[in-house]
Amino acid sequence: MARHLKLLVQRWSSRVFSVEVDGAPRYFGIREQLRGEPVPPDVFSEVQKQDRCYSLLVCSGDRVTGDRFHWELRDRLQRQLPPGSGVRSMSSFIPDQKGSLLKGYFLQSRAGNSSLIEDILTDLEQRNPVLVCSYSQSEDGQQWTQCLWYQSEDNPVRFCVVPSETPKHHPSVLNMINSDVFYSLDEACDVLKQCGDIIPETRSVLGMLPSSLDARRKPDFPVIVIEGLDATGKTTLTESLRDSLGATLLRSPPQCLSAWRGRFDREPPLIRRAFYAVGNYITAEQINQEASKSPVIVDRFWHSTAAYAIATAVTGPVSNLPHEGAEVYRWPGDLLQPSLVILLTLDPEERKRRLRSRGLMKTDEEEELDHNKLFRTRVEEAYRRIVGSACIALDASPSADLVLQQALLLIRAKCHL
Ligand SMILES: Nc1ncnc2c1ncn2[C@@H]1O[C@H](COP(=O)(O)OP(=O)(O)OP(=O)(O)O)[C@@H](O)[C@H]1O
Ligand SMILES: Nc1ccn([C@H]2C[C@H](O)[C@@H](COP(=O)(O)O)O2)c(=O)n1
Repeated sequence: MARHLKLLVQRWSSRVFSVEVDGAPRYFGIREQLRGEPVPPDVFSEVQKQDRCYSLLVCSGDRVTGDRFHWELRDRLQRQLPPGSGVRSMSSFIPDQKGSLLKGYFLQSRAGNSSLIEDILTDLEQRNPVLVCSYSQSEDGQQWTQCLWYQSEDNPVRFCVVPSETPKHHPSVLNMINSDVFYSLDEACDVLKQCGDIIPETRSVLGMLPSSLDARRKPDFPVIVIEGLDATGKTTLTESLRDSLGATLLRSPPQCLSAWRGRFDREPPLIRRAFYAVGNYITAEQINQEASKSPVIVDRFWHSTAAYAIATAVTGPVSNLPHEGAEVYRWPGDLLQPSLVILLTLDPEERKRRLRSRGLMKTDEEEELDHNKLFRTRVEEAYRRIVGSACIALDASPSADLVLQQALLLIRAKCHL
């Protein structure tokens, strides 16, 4: 057992465990001894008497390898495990301790499948940086215990599973900075450099970066960023603004990265977000060059990178987002600040209508929409919480021409154009 795993297990009993049920986290803790009446946490309330549960937590010392392994593990488990094993996202963390998050999966199996599952998990643990636990129910069905797998043969340590209070922060918030949201070019580049051997395309991406960047350089002409969810009318408005203002239109990620975007979209969040972060710095350099000649309109920039990353990392309602004023919402110190950021907002029904008329909406399932609704509200709220280059919301529901007129009014008022 690697040294870092031993160290991890030393503080095991101070950890809280979180399992995703219906898109929101449910929590439980562990105690060495049970005091008072046993109360099974609600994660276990639907588990049948003879069933067993297992958890796998990824604990690689190297975060790029760990994140890629975690990303592939879900597919692998779904392929290898017997049907009905119910693979759910799980994490474990020490409350309020930054960087303490471990990500993994929680499984539930019928009693008859246990030996097959245990063979698969044993093999997984022997070959990979993963820590496996099993959960079993007491005879009277009143109590669940957790057993750390790697110790179980010679020195089994059993913990009592107990309910836990909902923590102050969603667990993902603990590891968000420089994992989901990058605050400097160096941090994002470090991640991409570490991927050089596994994703050869990263060398081409890094090759697009200018040799020096100066975030403090003040552009001669205004730089206006247009933000918003898909189909809120960004393309329509940015093209009209370009024509009305005689401006240059740029986008992030920039055109020069489009050949590799699909490749990075298939990677886990750490690598994908690093790619988009680097894209913003390449766009910033293009802005610097163009804004010496004309106003510049930008279709998506850092607000999109941060808001989507934050809203994807947490699950459940808006209240699970990092609180207003939290560090994650600040603008990176080494990234050019636009003169104005306009956030297009749209009624969800109208947005759906526009998506349909564009032919991109393929499924209308109720469940999917529910899920999207929470995600949509999290992204919009994260957009609004960003400070340092705060956005101004603009209602995008009127006709395209009226939205253009409103945007021009805002630009003239704020940028003196
Ligand atoms: N103000 C408007 N009123 C009605 N329809 C509009 C308006 N603005 C845009 N549309 C239409 O809505 C659809 C989405 O618009 P557009 O492509 O500009 O959005 P977008 O925000 O750029 O989307 P994405 O981020 O997915 O590229 C298009 O079919 C467009 O013609
Ligand atoms: N600067 C950017 C631009 C885009 N993204 C991500 C966020 C979404 O996942 C997706 C939306 O882009 P679209 O489909 O509208 O082209 O791309 C980002 O992170 N940063």
